[in-house]
Amino acid sequence: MAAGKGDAKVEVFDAEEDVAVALAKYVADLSHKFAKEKGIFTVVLSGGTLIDTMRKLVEPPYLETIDWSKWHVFWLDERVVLKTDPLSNYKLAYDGFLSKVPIPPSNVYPINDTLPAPEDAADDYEVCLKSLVEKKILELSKVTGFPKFDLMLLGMGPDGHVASLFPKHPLLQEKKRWVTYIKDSPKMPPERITFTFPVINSSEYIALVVTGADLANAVHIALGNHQSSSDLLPAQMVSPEGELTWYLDKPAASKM
Ligand SMILES: O=C(O)[C@H](O)[C@@H](O)[C@H](O)[C@H](O)COP(=O)(O)O
Repeated sequence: MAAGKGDAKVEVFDAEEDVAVALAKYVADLSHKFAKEKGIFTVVLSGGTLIDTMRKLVEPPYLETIDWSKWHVFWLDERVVLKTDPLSNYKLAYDGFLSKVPIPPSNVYPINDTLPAPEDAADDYEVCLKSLVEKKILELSKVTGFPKFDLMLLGMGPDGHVASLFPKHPLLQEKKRWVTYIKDSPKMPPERITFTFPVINSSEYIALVVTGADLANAVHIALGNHQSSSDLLPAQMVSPEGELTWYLDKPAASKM
């Protein structure tokens, strides 16, 4: 089923397996489009269940048909831990995805895990993004002046958070930084860095990938019209320049 909510597309699939199949096709199609149009495909990953839902991309036919040499991979949010730590989003993505596809290692941009202070790690990541703008790997949005990624793959928590942007947290209002930090994340671990909403919302394509019955309440709120604009869930603040598509399974959509 496909239904529209404002500018967002909402796709509901019977099971998580069907979401994984559809997501792989969506990502592969965008990879072909951007590789052909500009020779570069900039992709931003989240942590959580997303990496597992991307599992069909590392299987035939996509393993062979995607031009992985064009990919540049970033993180929407990262825990300030070593890359070898089981809590690292880089490690999660490496083990489940990056180690299985031939993306050039120099095109993969993890956080600098030698910087133990979240503020330093956030600054360092922002400097990394700025140097990629100079190298013309990243573009700036002509509308906002913030970096414009081709595709962001977002998960959502049961509280409606996206990236490490949590409900009612002052970081939701950040208007200047590209990358910022949090030391009091309600989801463990507390110290993280995260892209800000101006960067998220400058994207060309965003997929919000949400599966499982434990997320049904948040989906119900996020895709309903139940809240005033001062009380929006982070997931409701996702509103890219380009196209937003929700990928849901039936359990996640069961309260819509
Ligand atoms: O580091 C993190 O905690 C993740 O990047 C986070 O932003 C994730 O995308 C959501 O929490 C959804 O996680 P689930 O898919 O596990 O519900």
